[in-house]
Amino acid sequence: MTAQTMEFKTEVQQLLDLMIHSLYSHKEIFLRELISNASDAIDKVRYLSLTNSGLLEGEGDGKIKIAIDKDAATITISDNGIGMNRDDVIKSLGTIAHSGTKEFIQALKSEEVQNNPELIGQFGVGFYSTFMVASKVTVRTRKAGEPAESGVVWESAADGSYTIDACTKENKGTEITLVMKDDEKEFLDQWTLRGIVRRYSDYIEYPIVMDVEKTEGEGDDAKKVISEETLNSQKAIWLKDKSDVSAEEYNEFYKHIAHDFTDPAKVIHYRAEGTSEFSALLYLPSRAPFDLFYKEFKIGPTLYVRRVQIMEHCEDLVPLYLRFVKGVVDSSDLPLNVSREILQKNRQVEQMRKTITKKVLDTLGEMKRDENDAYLGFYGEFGKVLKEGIHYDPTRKDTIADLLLFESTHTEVGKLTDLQSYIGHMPAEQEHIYYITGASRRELEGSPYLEAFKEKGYEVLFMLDEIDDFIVSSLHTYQEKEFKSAVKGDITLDKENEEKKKEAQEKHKDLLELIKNELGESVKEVRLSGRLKDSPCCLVAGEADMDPQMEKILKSMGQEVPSGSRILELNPDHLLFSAMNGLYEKDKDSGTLKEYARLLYDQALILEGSKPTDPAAYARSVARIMAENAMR
Ligand SMILES: Nc1ncnc2c1ncn2[C@@H]1O[C@H](COP(=O)(O)OP(=O)(O)OP(=O)(O)O)[C@@H](O)[C@H]1O
Repeated sequence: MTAQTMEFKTEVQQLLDLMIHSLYSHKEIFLRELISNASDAIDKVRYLSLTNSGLLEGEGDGKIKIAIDKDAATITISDNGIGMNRDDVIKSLGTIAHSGTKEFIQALKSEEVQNNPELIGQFGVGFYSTFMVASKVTVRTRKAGEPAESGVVWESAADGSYTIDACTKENKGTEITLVMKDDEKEFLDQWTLRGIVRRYSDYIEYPIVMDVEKTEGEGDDAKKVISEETLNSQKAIWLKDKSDVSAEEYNEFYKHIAHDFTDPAKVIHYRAEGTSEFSALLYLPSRAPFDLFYKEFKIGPTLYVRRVQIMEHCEDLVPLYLRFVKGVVDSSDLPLNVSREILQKNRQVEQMRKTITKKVLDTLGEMKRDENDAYLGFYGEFGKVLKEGIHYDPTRKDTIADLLLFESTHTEVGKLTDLQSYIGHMPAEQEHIYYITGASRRELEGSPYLEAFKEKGYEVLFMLDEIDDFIVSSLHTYQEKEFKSAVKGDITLDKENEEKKKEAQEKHKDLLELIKNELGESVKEVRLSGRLKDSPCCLVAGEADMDPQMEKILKSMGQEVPSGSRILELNPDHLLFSAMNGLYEKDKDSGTLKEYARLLYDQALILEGSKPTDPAAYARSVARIMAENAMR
């Protein structure tokens, strides 16, 4: 078969152009990327060989080899991993498979990176980074378990296209040859490459070897021999002692396993002893991945059993609400042939999950206490996910509640407080923890629902996440104080006003009934309010009803929500209420009174962020009343 020429997908060519013209000064990371891919490929074949030992083709041990040819100006990196067939090659090397790459292109184009090329190093730039240093790249590969003649050669000079051809390759795996650019020849030196391997890839668990020329013997007997030397220490980083691992090593390892390009926010490295023994090296990322809330999001650390990788994402090891945790867990007890089905029912795994959950939550607690800025950063990215735990993990809801942060009527804009501080600020007579849900602080701050709280100096938490109301219902109490929504139920903050309100309610019973009749099924009750100070009216939900914010969200999602469940509250101290009383006493059947009832209801709708039932009729009424007033 002759070689076939194929075009790169547009975004690949864009990426290649950026790579070729990059002024980045740490171009050596191309080696990190190739070694990382080789190591992933060996992991894959090793895992698949657990159920199909033929795939190893007699080569039990994984190995990555680097070879330098100074005369040809090439560096070749080969591995005995899973390899690729023709379809894999086209899919992996002709298109952008990795989802983060698009973001990366954006970032490369950004002014920040243009002005500061050092930033490129943070990104997992993958296979294409070879074009920063090579004028031509040739990949020879053959998939494990397939015949030698099914090998594939892929070649490109990053000029818009690549060629693909068949070849015979005896050994499974992949061999990548880079023809180095004239001004990148410094990489053709074994000491330079050794240094790069030690810096970025020391932890890789397979030997990274190189043929090294040495002189043996002395004088006339001296002769040159070539021997294979291993360049990396290969020590699984998670099995090392904490004190033997540098921050840089931890970060490099994180980028390797998490396919992330920013350093993690926190490293959790420990060994669990007791009922289940395992080593864990876990990371809290510093940025939320874009797909964190997608169903397809891959959850869980990589599971190893005595250093053999069993599963890349073991979802049984962390609860869903800690799905942001990345890392490695290496068990000493589980059997090597453990399958996904066995894992789900395994008591040891259950125990590991409990230990890991506790460790992560404890670490977050420590971070919150001792590294507040780091915690705020974490919370901004993952707070929403963490909160889910209140609902899904009732046994730990109090621990998770300790980790929650909110803005409140007492915090500056953008600053957060926690429930402990809230309780600490509560005046002795305040019985409950008050909160209000909404889309933004700005929208809530002037809300009539907060008037009485402001007057009393009671703090009200702003709950701005969609799931907050749901979370609060699951939490129900914190340190024995009940949560109460500022927009639900009957709220009278002053006990002595309770009696006064009851009397007034009785006195104005007929007027309230008239308004209720006028509004029909739109409201279930009309009553006097204990929460209003300046505004004339507001709509509240019954104590056991759905939170209005939640109702809005459900409606926007096209779900049917029963209507007519609100209570209209009127401010008995407002001038308008006295005026309506006056009208009522003069003429019980007054048309104006009925019109006012409808206007009040529409105003209450506007105050809660909804539209009047009939905006045109509302506008006409207001305009007419304004005109009448002006002409008087
Ligand atoms: N040595 C190799 N052996 C087998 N497959 C490989 C090898 N190198 C690359 N690949 C395939 O090519 C794909 C693309 O590699 P690339 O390095 O660009 O991205 P990635 O490794 O998926 O992500 P990242 O951007 O994090 O490096 C890999 O996902 C893998 O399927």
